Amino acid sequence: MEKMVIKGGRRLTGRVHIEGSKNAALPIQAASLLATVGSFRLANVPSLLDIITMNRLLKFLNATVVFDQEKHELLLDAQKPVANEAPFEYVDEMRASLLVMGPLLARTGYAKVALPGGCAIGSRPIDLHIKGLSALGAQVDQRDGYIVAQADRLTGARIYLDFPSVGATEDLMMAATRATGITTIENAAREPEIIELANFLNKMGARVHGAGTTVIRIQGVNFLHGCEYRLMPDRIEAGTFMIAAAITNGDVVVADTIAEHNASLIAKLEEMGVTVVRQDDGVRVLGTAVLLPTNIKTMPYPGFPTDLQPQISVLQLLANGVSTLDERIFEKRFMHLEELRRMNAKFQISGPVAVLDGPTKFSGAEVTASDLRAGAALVLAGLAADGVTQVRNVSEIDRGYYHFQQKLRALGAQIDRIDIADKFKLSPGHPTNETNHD
Ligand SMILES: CC(=O)N[C@H]1[C@@H](OP(=O)(O)OP(=O)(O)OC[C@H]2O[C@@H](n3ccc(=O)[nH]c3=O)[C@H](O)[C@@H]2O)O[C@H](CO)[C@@H](O)[C@@H]1O
Ligand SMILES: C=C(OP(=O)(O)O)C(=O)O
Repeated sequence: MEKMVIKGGRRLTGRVHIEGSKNAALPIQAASLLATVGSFRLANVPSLLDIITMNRLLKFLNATVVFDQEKHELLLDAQKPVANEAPFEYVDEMRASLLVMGPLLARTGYAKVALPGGCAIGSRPIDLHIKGLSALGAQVDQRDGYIVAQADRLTGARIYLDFPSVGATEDLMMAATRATGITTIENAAREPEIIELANFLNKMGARVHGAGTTVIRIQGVNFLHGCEYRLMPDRIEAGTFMIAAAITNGDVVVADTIAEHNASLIAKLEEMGVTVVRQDDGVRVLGTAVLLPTNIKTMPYPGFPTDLQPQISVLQLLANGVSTLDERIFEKRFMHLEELRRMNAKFQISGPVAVLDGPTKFSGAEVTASDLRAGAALVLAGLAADGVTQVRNVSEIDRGYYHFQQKLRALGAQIDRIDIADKFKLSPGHPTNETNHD
């Protein structure tokens, strides 16, 4: 068990490189199960716990997986017959494991996947996956903690999603690539990760049109093959560092990212008085001494992303006045606020809305990361706090951030990662001889 220890008060300056996108990689890893011919070479794959968790599941399902974490290159091959049952121990750690459902069903006519269960950000039902797969002609049952789907042949259909779910859009898009005839997904999610998956599927020989709009049309094909693909940058990692720069009144170039993917965040940062300069390969973020309050509502893309809500809440708490935060995607995504209370934050929560009372003078405290983005937000609060902040449960942060504390250190933060069992011993992979910024 490790924790991050942050001594606040440092201004972040410099340049930070952004990794490939975790949330684009996961469905693409799952989609590799659809290819009966050829293998895959994926570039710019982030070395993250979630990617490794998905690799473990693919291996269990009989795919060949070689991940060069130094080179960020992932080789996948699913040409051998695949298994089509994913037991609980392979899916319980990560929600996105459910994404193997569509590909396995499309390829083998049967899929049995353990239900990933609820998590720290809300109940996360899967009714839209079930509704969509049923519309494609599958018989879908939920029993003994598993979702079981079978179909002799999937048939193209018109599917309307009651909510533009990212996961359901991805799952159904993958299943429909091998269905007979045409599938249309209406009210589809429009996230950049959806476009990325469609591009990848098309490189595999699929015929997917309209990704990035609310209607996706998929013409089924007889087989899919391997390909080479380079993943897009991670917009949530980029957004987190943009907010970190603003929180510390810093001057940071967030490099190797696509500014348009974070247009909603940039609009909000600018409203708060932060300067964001778009550059060829990313953005430069210049903080301000006087942050203005702002109201934010999370929404499906291109609205403000829920995955940046905990992080932006820290900036809102620093602003001069009252801000509101309206969380419309996940009902339990305010867990970080209760932790921030220990650090002096003042707020009231009423249903999905938090009223944040700034400006906060954060003071260091011992806090716990309830989930991935909550963990990132607590670290960011630590950067702005007086004194020392200790963030526990950092394995949550490892799910989605590669070398988080090393990157923050390189920008000037005073941050360490230590083993809780021995608070004086730094953990392996986190060397003791890094420059001390004191
Ligand atoms: C691996 C990955 O890409 N994860 C992202 C993905 O999660 P994920 O794909 O799980 O999120 P969804 O877009 O599906 O969920 C959005 C909303 O739809 C609801 N819903 C979803 C499916 C369903 O069958 N029924 C239903 O009601 C959920 O409860 C939630 O309220 O999109 C979320 C919303 O941008 C992000 O926070 C996650 O980081
Ligand atoms: C919520 C996230 O991931 P997941 O959907 O895998 O829980 C996230 O990346 O912030």
